[in-house]
Amino acid sequence: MNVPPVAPALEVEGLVSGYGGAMVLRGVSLRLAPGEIVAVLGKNGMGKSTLLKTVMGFLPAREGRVRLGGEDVTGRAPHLVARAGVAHAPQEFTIFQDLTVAENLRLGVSSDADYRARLGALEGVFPRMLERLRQRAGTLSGGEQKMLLMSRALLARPRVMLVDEISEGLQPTMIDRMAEALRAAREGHGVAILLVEQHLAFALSVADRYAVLKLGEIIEEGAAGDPAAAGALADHLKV
Ligand SMILES: Nc1ncnc2c1ncn2[C@@H]1O[C@H](COP(=O)(O)OP(=O)(O)OP(=O)(O)O)[C@@H](O)[C@H]1O
Repeated sequence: MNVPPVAPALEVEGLVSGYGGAMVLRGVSLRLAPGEIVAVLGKNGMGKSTLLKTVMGFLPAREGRVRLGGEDVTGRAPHLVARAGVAHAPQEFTIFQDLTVAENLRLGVSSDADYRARLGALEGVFPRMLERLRQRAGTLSGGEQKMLLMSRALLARPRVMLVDEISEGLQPTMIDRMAEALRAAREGHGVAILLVEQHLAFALSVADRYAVLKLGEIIEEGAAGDPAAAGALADHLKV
């Protein structure tokens, strides 16, 4: 019996986008299988955040396609891409400072019933969030705000997570927690994760594969576990 091939959780094909007259992505193609973690690496300004913003629909694709589980979502507004199963943990905090931790978390989930049912899953990864549910988000430390951002993305139970520089500015112990949270999300419900990172060791410890973005093009791809990867990548990422 022929088993039908599983559609990629996320497929980006020939994506071109930019700001005004400035072209930033020049034909980027990537595929993530369900449950796969891919790290997009590159120096500052190479287009990593632009890639995530274009996938999410914050920036229009001038050429190319974005598909989720085989469904074409190119050109959809960000809230519709989110509804189709994509959670974005952006570089800029999008935490509502005047709302409580619980209210911020609730925003990631479509119903109260789902919210209550899923909250307990944070116990294993970010128990501190459960202790601070009534606290105003604006009073959390920078690291805790990142935990909240990740917790909200996890509670959404997305098919695909877009995670932008989550390790930036975090203490090493907190970076380890983030790595555990990402692995737990993949193992728990098979989310595919596109991780944009400058922290090479963190990215390679979490990802299955890596892709190097340089001047809006993917110039190299490989297996994150390849012992030669770290050395070769360090050269690409040197400033
Ligand atoms: N809102 C914007 N308007 C105009 N140009 C922008 C805007 N945002 C980013 N750019 C430019 O697009 C290019 C790619 O930026 P992008 O943020 O995608 O890079 P990056 O690889 O994520 O780097 P970083 O890690 O510094 O965020 C840069 O030259 C940047 O100056």
